[in-house]
Amino acid sequence: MMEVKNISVSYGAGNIVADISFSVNKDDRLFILGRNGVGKTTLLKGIMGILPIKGTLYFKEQNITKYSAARRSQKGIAYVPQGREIFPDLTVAENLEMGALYHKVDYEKKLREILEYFPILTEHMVRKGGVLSGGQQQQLAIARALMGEPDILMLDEPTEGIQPNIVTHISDILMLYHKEKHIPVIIVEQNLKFAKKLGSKFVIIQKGSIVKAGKIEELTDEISVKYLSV
Ligand SMILES: Nc1ncnc2c1ncn2[C@@H]1O[C@H](COP(=O)(O)OP(=O)(O)OP(=O)(O)O)[C@@H](O)[C@H]1O
Repeated sequence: MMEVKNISVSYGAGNIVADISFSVNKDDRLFILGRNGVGKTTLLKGIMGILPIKGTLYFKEQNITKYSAARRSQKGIAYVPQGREIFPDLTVAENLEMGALYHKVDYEKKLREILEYFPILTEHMVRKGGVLSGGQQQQLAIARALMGEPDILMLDEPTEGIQPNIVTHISDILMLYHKEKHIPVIIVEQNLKFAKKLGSKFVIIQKGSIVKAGKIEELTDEISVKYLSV
């Protein structure tokens, strides 16, 4: 489905992400873990095409390394950035509409379907995105990303600043969507509990490179202490 092959990303001199490789298939929920500043966000931006990459990126059996971010999005890669980046001055409905823009979806049908996963949003459709709570904004950001009917979903720290019961709720929605739609999910996280609940595989990054990878059951306390504790 997606293969990341020897990818490096830099902001100028020196690689921030160096020679990273992994692949995900439709049944995977991959967590990218690592301490602050190791390059997780940089890696996701590279995959999304927001930052230029060295290496090769295959998606749905096609080499998309040279595709722009917009073209990658149209091809089916969805990305929810750190901090959510919803449009605060647009209504919830307008935010969702933006998610469907440039995608070949039946908007009304898709909206109904997505709101079934995120019922809380139905109560707020005419309110501005910026007035929603953090947890509601995160749900809006994910719902907006799903409006384009993506073939893969990438999320950057979706639990950041969100209260635990809403984290559980979001985890349940993501699991349900993943199971029903059979699309892989890639999540950058610091929240280990969330990773262990939702994940099926993990990679740990240190100084821009993968130092550990495996099934989520193999993510032991010993590994967490060694590579993730602060
Ligand atoms: N626009 C930029 N220009 C130069 N350096 C940057 C830029 N953005 C990030 N960096 C640097 O790249 C490194 C990796 O940052 P990145 O945000 O990818 O880490 P991260 O693992 O996602 O961290 P966090 O968990 O804190 O979000 C850091 O040292 C950071 O200072």
